[in-house]
Amino acid sequence: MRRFTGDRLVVATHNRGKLEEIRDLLQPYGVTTTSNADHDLPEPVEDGTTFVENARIKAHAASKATGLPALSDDSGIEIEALDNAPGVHTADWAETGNGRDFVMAMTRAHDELVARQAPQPWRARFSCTLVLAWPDGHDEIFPGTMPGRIVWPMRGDRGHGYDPIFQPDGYDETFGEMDRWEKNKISHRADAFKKLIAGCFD
Ligand SMILES: O=c1nc[nH]c2c1ncn2[C@H]1C[C@H](O)[C@@H](COP(=O)(O)OP(=O)(O)OP(=O)(O)O)O1
Ligand SMILES: [Mg+2]
Repeated sequence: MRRFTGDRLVVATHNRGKLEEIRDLLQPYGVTTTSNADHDLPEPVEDGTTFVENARIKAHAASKATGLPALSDDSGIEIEALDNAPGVHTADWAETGNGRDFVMAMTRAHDELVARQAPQPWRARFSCTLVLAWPDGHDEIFPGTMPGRIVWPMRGDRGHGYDPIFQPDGYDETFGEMDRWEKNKISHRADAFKKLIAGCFD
């Protein structure tokens, strides 16, 4: 596995919530991070069929464009009773044509569970795949996951995306109710980060 030896890293995301979490998670390692916004990078088309494929598309696009190593995150929520939807389409469910509306997306998830008469608890998991890519085309891949359940109504105004309807196993709070440090200890992203750090930073 290739180690990260530089001191500059592009965080290849357009999602502010993710960017803040990733910066907190990288904070102990003394890396200077920039993001897609700082480099004025367009959002690449995510036409892969898996989290790994989409994460590789994003990391390689940013690394090639900047000449720097780049770290991407492709993530989503998989709801068992919906045949693991929305999965790689998690962001698409929020798309309005004019920005993203996560209340709409969470309402859709709830409405589909009710329409299917899915018995509670509504089992689900958040997944995250991190890809660290270098300009020469090399990359390293790190998967992470957090199991839990979908709750309704939405709870909490912290976090981002689908956080208000996801209650991780072993906790009474949703991700939307947790403070950022608590979420960053246990999330799917934190799980993938442990592997990234062990493989490439420690
Ligand atoms: O911790 C999370 N808490 C709540 N929701 C989350 C989380 N992690 C991912 N999600 C949801 C929202 C996001 O829209 C979608 C991932 O889609 P995904 O394409 O990976 O991210 P994105 O389009 O928002 O940003 P970008 O591709 O520029 O990194 O899953
Ligand atoms: Mg995306």
